[in-house]
Amino acid sequence: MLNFTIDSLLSDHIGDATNLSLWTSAALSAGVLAVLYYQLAAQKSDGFNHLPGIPLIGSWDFFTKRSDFVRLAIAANKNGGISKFKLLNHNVVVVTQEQGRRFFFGDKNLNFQEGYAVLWGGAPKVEDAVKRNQSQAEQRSYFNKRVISLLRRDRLGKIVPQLFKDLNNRMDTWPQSGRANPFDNIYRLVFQMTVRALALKELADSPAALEELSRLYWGVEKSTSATSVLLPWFPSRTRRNRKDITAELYQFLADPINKRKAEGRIEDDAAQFMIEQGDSTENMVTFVMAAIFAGIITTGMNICWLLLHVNANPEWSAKLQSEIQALLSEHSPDTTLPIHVRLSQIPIGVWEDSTPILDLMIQETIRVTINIPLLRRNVDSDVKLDGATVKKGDFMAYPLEAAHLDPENYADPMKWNPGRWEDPAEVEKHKAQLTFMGWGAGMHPCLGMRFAKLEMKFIAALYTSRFEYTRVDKHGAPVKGVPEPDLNDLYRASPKGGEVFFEYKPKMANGGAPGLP
Ligand code: HEM
Repeated sequence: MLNFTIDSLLSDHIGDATNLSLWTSAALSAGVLAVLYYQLAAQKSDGFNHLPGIPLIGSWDFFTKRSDFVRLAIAANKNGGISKFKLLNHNVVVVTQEQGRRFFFGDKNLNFQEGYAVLWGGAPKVEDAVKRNQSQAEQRSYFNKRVISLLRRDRLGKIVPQLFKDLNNRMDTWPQSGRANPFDNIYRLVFQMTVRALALKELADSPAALEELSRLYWGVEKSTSATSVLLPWFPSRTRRNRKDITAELYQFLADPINKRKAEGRIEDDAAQFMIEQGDSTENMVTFVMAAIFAGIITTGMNICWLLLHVNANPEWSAKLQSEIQALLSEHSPDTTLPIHVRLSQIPIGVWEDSTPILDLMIQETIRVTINIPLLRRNVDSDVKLDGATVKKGDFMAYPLEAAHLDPENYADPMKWNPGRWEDPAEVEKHKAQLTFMGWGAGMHPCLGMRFAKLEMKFIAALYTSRFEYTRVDKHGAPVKGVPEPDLNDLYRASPKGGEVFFEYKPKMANGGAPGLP
């Protein structure tokens, strides 16, 4: 089950730290017996279901195969109790049952940012580029304040036409027909929308700048390894790469901000809003880096999966098309206009409140896709939970799949069935029992939900209006049904068993060329 070896821990250091590797191996051998003894003793008395791990190192699979690993906890906790495992010197407690999840989402002493900073690590950290005096809590509060202001309905309403224009222009750059991987080209659409809404016009307007930003951004993610996250002080090659690329990313964002400030130029975008609030360049760069991280991954993966599922379900595909047609007839009946212009004339309030089919689809897609373990750290004092003690300093994880994919909560849980959300009583039940937490719950509900839903609705509406498509493999052979998402792939939840492509061609909506500018 566990595929850990000491080599895998040190693999990204070999070559630049051989002496350290020898030293570490010796230390490991010396500590093994003592730790084994400690673990066996602890298993009997501390009330936790202990998950497998290697003495001293812990359960490295939490980093390399996160979903497979936490499924061990879901199985172990099925008949009660909570699980625990070690990662180096950290304890991680995994709750999966109702009492545990109520505590996880509701307790104000569980720290959100510390959980992610230590146990996730893929997001770029400004501290890798410049020295900062702000505490993590201050950074978080600044970030949340700005997100809330920037994603208000009135602000977003103003940029709807630009968002549709961006989407349409980008789709115009694709070959008229062909085969494309949605986890690549649809992600790029989300990337651009995020930069448009939460960053700088200078970048959102320039395809070359967006490409570069995306390269740097994914570069940080690629230069993240378990060791660089858990042993940040360790001078590995991965760690150096990560620092270098974060510094490049920092400068790439800081330059246009500083230039605009120096010129006194005024633009109509998120950066301008922050400049007017008197924000430092350092704070603004921190914000943009975090916004891209929060903004693209979940939205990107969900819209890709939504388009896959819709395509495999003709009944829902037809419902979606009639919803869009009804909106167009009511709010933008002039069929001579290009489709993206017509869609952009639908008022934002209608997109938000009167698109029931899209809402059902989004909810169901999130249920089957957003199943990562959420993270916290207990920073206050020891807490008794389900017969065990979560100590001050312990980390906690709650795997969303424990609720979202449990057949006791959802009949036939792997089946994508938006219809299961049609009954308002069902929706209320899941809310009350915290069995749907795709947008978070309790102390940390998602602050980007409004924007994320709009992004997914806009992409779904424009893509399905402009293109006919089918699901194929990389050779062009039809793909039957929809594969399961690989939940170990935290950044894309890409399809299990190989990539799925869309074979697409233009749809002649409106009786005219749909891509007309
Ligand atoms: C489909 C898209 C999205 C989904 C499914 C989603 C889901 C979630 C979930 C489950 C949480 C709770 C995490 C936890 O409790 O550990 C969360 C929190 C959050 N999300 Fe989203 N999210 C999405 C898009 C976005 C976007 C576009 C933004 C804006 C940039 C955003 C900003 C945030 C923030 C700031 C928080 C943390 C709030 C806090 O610190 O209290 N999200 N999101």
